Amino acid sequence: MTVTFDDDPSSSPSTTADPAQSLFARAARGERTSRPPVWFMRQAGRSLPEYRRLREGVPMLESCTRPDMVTEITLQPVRRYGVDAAIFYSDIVVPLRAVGVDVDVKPGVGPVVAHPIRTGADLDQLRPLEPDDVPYIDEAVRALVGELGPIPLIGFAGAPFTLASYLVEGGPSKHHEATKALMHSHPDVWHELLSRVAAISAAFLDVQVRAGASAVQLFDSWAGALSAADYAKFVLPHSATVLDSVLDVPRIHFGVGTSEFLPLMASAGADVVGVDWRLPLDEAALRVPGKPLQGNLDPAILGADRPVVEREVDRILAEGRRAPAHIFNLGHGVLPGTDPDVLARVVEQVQAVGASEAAGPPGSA
Ligand SMILES: Cc1c2[nH]c(c1CCC(=O)O)Cc1[nH]c(c(CCC(=O)O)c1C)Cc1[nH]c(c(CCC(=O)O)c1C)Cc1[nH]c(c(C)c1CCC(=O)O)C2
Repeated sequence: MTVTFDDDPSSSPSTTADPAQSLFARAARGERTSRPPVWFMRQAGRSLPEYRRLREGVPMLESCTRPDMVTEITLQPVRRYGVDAAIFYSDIVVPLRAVGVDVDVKPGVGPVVAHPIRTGADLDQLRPLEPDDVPYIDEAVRALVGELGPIPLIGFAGAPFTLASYLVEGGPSKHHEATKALMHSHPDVWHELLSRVAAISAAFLDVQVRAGASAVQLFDSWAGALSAADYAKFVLPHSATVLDSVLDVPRIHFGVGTSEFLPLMASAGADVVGVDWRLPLDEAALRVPGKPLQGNLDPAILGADRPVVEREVDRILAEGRRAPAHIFNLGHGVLPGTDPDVLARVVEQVQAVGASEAAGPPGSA
């Protein structure tokens, strides 16, 4: 089986056959590259008609256990956009389900947990994850690494806080009140919960890295609900456990609404700090000096008029130059209603940077 790409993969995403030497991997290691590599969180998924067609009649979490589907869905945005990295198609709750947690992903809602964890006894739902629990992950990553050739595959896991929030609340939550109540009223149960979830996420990443993923991203999507002090005390040590466990590949640590404690996110053991759209990258570069940054186009702005999107991309490219290295991305995931052609134009605009610089000094920087 071979994949055909709309764009020549040897010219756009990388110039070498080794994904560890790709533009993305070099930027993730902190090298200044001729242009920022570009990929998008949630680049696979409902914004793509080819995804919706393939997923018809197959529940989300079932699709994640079918290596043929995982491979195809992961490759779809790579083919369509010529992005510089693929992100593994799965979900943060896949390893929870694999250890027996009764969790499902409800369309339009998100993860829903049948028996929320509120007491020490509820922790019995969380046993360690063994590689044999997720043979389909190993198989899909290996297939993808073969198909992708020089293009790096990013593996991922949910960070302990974000996963714990779903487990404690029983589903998506605006205010995370049950989570915060548990954290503060029963810190012993909280820390045991986060240790168990951290071990599960670490094991999930380990399967992906051993199967050939070139980098990993830890998603702490809801950490922005916390104060810096609570993050430092109740969450950071557990996220650090996950990041410290990763063998020899760059680690991206991403949160939403975490600008106020970006240095803590960096200190948890990230090689690259993901930044949402609230904080300009030049300001982020001052907050986490020396760290490569990833981000940070507001996904909602992709719906604005074309000149607005172009101006925003230029602004982010310029601000990203203040970091030692910049990986262009959105500030959070692609929204389901996003027009794929808009994303295609963003990729073109970012990938044109190197070309115009090679031809002469940039006019707009
Ligand atoms: C919080 C979170 C989840 N899952 C994830 C996060 C962290 C990233 C973030 O903050 O966006 C991570 C995730 N989920 C998915 C990916 C795939 C890779 C990619 O980024 O392209 C990744 C990296 C596929 C998915 N995960 C999900 C979909 C949509 C499923 C569908 O087709 O209905 C996809 C493609 C489902 C899901 N799973 C989750 C949510 C909130 C949802 C959306 C629910 C909805 O609005 O329908 C939990």
